Amino acid sequence: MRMTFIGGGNMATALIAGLASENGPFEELRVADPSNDARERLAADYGVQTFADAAEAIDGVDVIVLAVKPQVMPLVFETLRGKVAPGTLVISVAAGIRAGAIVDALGVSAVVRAMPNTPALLGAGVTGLYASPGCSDEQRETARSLLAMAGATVSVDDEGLIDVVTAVSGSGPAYFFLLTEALRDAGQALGLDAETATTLATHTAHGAGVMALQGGADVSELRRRVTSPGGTTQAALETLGAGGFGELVAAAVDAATRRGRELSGGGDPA
Ligand SMILES: NC(=O)C1=CN([C@@H]2O[C@H](COP(=O)(O)OP(=O)(O)OC[C@H]3O[C@@H](n4cnc5c(N)ncnc54)[C@H](OP(=O)(O)O)[C@@H]3O)[C@@H](O)[C@H]2O)C=CC1
Ligand SMILES: O=C(O)[C@@H]1CCC=N1
Repeated sequence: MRMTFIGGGNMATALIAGLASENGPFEELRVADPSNDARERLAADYGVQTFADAAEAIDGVDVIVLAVKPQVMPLVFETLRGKVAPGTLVISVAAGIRAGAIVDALGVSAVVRAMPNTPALLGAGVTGLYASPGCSDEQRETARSLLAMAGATVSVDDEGLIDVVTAVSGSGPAYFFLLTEALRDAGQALGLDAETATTLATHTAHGAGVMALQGGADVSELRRRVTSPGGTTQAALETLGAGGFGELVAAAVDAATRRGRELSGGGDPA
């Protein structure tokens, strides 16, 4: 299989790292990016072929992954218009760019929207997938199996739900990093040195994540098991609850979902 990434930034690098570590089914893995530094880094770290010109990079490929910022997508459409073979599978990881817009701009019928996240860099990502009606079962499976090389996958049948996936898991690592930062800073404010506070906060985040996946119980039960009646955790959780923690997370995810919809020009997908 020949595959080209358009854009070689954070998300493309995370996916390429996951794909490269899995000995994927690639005859050729190419990346187009205008930045010389990005091209040199990707070629040196992952042995991919790099191109400054996106149109040149897609010649003869089976799969194109669009991995530029949503705001840059119109320029990419302009560059690639009329140059994509109609049978090409196009996978877009961009927040808020509708499958129908890609079908119209590139003249292809098979578009999969994939919303991965940066833990893909370590093979620990999770990707939500939506396949446009023009995708064959084989193309859906190709997209799913490619993204599965970077972690878990889930599929949604309603394109509008990709904005919710984006808000929960695409942006989600940032929420956990923010909580880890806050925990570290709180420990430091109460007297721990920076290194100790960082070790405690980051290993706690890691341990909680591993338990959430492998702890043999759902996260609510795992939380209850930490919370001794009348103990320290209860005191902390009551403070978080009184501050509206659950409502605040819900409002944050709602804001991210709405931003995804705004990026697509608003409204529901056609
Ligand atoms: N970061 C994340 O956690 C996630 C991001 N996404 C999605 O991935 C996409 C990329 O995001 P991210 O990787 O963070 O962004 P980055 O800015 O890190 O990467 C985008 C890359 O595209 C390059 N680029 C700009 N113009 C072009 C062009 N015309 N042709 C080819 N490449 C170009 C940029 O170069 P330069 O910097 O020189 O402009 C940059 O290297 C977005 O659409 C985002 O919604 C999805 C899930 C998670
Ligand atoms: O912040 C963003 O818009 C992108 C999409 C999901 C994660 N990063």
